[in-house]
Amino acid sequence: MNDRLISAAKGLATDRTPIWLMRQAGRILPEYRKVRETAKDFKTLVKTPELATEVTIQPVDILGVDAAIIFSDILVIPEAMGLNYEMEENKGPVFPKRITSEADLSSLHIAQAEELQYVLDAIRLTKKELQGKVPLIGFAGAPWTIFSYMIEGKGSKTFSQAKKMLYTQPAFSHRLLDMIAQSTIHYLKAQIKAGADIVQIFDSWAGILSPDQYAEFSLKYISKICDALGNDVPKIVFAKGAFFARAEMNTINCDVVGLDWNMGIAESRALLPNKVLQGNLDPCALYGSLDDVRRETKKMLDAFGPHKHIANLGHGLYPDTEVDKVKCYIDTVKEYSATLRR
Ligand SMILES: Cc1c2[nH]c(c1CCC(=O)O)Cc1[nH]c(c(CCC(=O)O)c1C)Cc1[nH]c(c(CCC(=O)O)c1C)Cc1[nH]c(c(C)c1CCC(=O)O)C2
Repeated sequence: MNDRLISAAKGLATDRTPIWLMRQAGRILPEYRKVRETAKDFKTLVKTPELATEVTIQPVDILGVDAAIIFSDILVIPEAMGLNYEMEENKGPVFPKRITSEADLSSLHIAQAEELQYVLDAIRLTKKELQGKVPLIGFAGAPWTIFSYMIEGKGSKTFSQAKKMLYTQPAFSHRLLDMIAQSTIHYLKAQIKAGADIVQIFDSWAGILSPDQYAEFSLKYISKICDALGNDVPKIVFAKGAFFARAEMNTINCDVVGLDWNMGIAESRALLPNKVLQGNLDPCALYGSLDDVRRETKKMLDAFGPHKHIANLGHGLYPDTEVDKVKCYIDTVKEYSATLRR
């Protein structure tokens, strides 16, 4: 039983720093690509519990991470609300229809947990297969990040359509954000009931909002979700680029705050004294030599110190990262963080 992640998330001392990686299940692993080829497409993989379970567990066995994260996507929520998405090969998600009008909004509904039964089944099966070896992380997107995909219909550099909606139609925006938040509460509660040991909320596009907009249109809803989930399992909030919101994040009802590599570690400790911190190596640091990776990893661990830290990257692994560099990062965290405690 390796419960280092859960202990660290609760702020308890551990024998070494726990580590997992955002996007640890995926294209860096040849074993993932093999399973991915047998499934018709990405969505079939996500919707087939046996396959989702297999790729969820791969990084635990192959990389030696201290947690599994359920293989799914944040975009299952808009789909359950009535807005279908497609995952285009080598391009990313695309929504054939997007939300632009009142009529579009009234075509949506608040998702119920049963509409995401395939994720809950994958969680149950993964828990069974893991046999308590490591904890299982459940997850969802933050309402603002989901909203931006539903308005834009695809990824974007600026998300200017989504931001335009906040400026020109704030009431409409709040109605949609509230529907997403309510759907997410049903979904994350059901993930916890199905066996998720800890949950993470991904706000990937936090960094494109101003501080005022972030407080009004994003953090408010994240905070509402955290309150609704209660305290049965620890909660992690990762808001990419939201360096300006760290002081406010210290006050919401979550246990862990994820940092990206733009956020200074000492400064983050000062702004977030109530929280355990997660992160924050630049995924590009893994393009260096093995010696480079060891040096950067030790630098990061020295800055965080031995406690109240969960090692991770500052964003997801890039698909062209070499597996031996990833393993080197993980092994260095395990070894060096243990020596920091002696
Ligand atoms: C914004 C976002 C999405 N999805 C997700 C986010 C938030 C995290 C972040 O900011 O990176 C979250 C996500 N997506 C996926 C996971 C699985 C668990 C894990 O982290 O290993 C998780 C946690 C699988 C996936 N989701 C996707 C893949 C690649 C699809 C493939 O195998 O072909 C995987 C493994 C596709 C996806 N899904 C999404 C995009 C933009 C893309 C295309 C770009 C990319 O490939 O990285 C939306």
